[in-house]
Amino acid sequence: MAHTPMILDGKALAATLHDEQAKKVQALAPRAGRPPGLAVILVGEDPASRTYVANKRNACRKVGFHAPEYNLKDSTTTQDLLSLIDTLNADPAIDGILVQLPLPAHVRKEEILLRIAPDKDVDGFHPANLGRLVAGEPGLVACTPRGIITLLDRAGIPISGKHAVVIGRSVIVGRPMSLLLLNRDATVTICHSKTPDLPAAARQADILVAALGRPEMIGRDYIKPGATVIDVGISRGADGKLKGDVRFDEAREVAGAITPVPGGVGPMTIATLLDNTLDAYLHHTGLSSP
Ligand SMILES: NC(=O)C1=CN([C@@H]2O[C@H](COP(=O)(O)OP(=O)(O)OC[C@H]3O[C@@H](n4cnc5c(N)ncnc54)[C@H](OP(=O)(O)O)[C@@H]3O)[C@@H](O)[C@H]2O)C=CC1
Ligand SMILES: Nc1nc(=O)c2c([nH]1)NC[C@@H]1CN(c3ccc(C(=O)N[C@@H](CCC(=O)O)C(=O)O)cc3)C=[N+]21
Ligand SMILES: [Mg+2]
Repeated sequence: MAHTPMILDGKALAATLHDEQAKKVQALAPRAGRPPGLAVILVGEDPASRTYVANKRNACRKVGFHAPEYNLKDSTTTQDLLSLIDTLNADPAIDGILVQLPLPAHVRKEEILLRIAPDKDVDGFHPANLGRLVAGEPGLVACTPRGIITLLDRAGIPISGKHAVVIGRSVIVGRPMSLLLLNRDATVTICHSKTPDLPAAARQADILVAALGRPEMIGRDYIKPGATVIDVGISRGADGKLKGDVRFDEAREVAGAITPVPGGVGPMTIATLLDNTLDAYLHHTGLSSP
């Protein structure tokens, strides 16, 4: 008999979260005298980045955010970007600033991310926010890992006391994911390209997070029966189709719960960007959540 895992439907949950966000904006904007504001900066013409930025803008508009978009040419200098960030840092209509990555090679990324006011850093990439996460203190947390925690929580999947294995150690996904799971009392193993026996490490996991960016590398032999499998990977195949890091057809035969690609982690990343912006808005306006 075929085993059927719980499908963790990030697209549906993101739609629910957007409804909740729209209600919050309706309740709060009259009291604040303004809606939440998220500025999105895109440098260059990369088509994937354009799509993501368009998705973010559409989500913002749908829930009633003020969402100015800055589409800058590829030749934009570090200095140009720093001046724009200074302007947005000082703009009282703006609660969050997102600089879409990757930036062109000639732009000094670290300098840019450091310039964003930490209380407007809705990506959670500023060292001040990373430090708060390490310390287990409240702060803005990277959207993808925070969105994954929301997905687990809303699906009723327990974290405390579980063994979580995170494959990938980037500052954007793997590291903050590991820390969030640790802060929720999981036992956490972080794997990367130098991990000698990755399948054996992964098979320990009650919660397996695949964030390595290797299309369909994670198959049946990486998954403990009944485990929750979170597929962060997004790669576009030669056929134009999105591929995750997990072989979905194999994983579904052993996993207890699994995210699809598309429709899993990606939409939760965007919904969480709006939640982070709402958190920053509450902080800036001194209002409390309705
Ligand atoms: N759905 C969403 O919302 C998002 C999806 N993504 C996707 O998630 C994936 C990861 O993104 P990101 O973290 O930025 O990627 P990076 O390339 O920055 O990091 C990849 C990590 O995976 C590790 N890794 C790579 N290959 C292997 C391997 N064969 N075995 C074990 N570990 C390996 C690397 O190890 P090492 O450190 O040793 O090099 C590195 O730590 C990408 O597909 C990206 O497109 C990213 C952000 C958001
Ligand atoms: N400063 C910054 N912050 C980011 O959070 C950031 C970034 N730069 N650069 C790129 C990565 C990637 N990322 C995704 C967001 C949404 C989907 C998403 O919506 N995915 C849909 C499909 C989208 C499609 O069809 O292409 C899904 O998985 O269902 C995917 C990936 C955010 N990132
Ligand atoms: Mg997805």
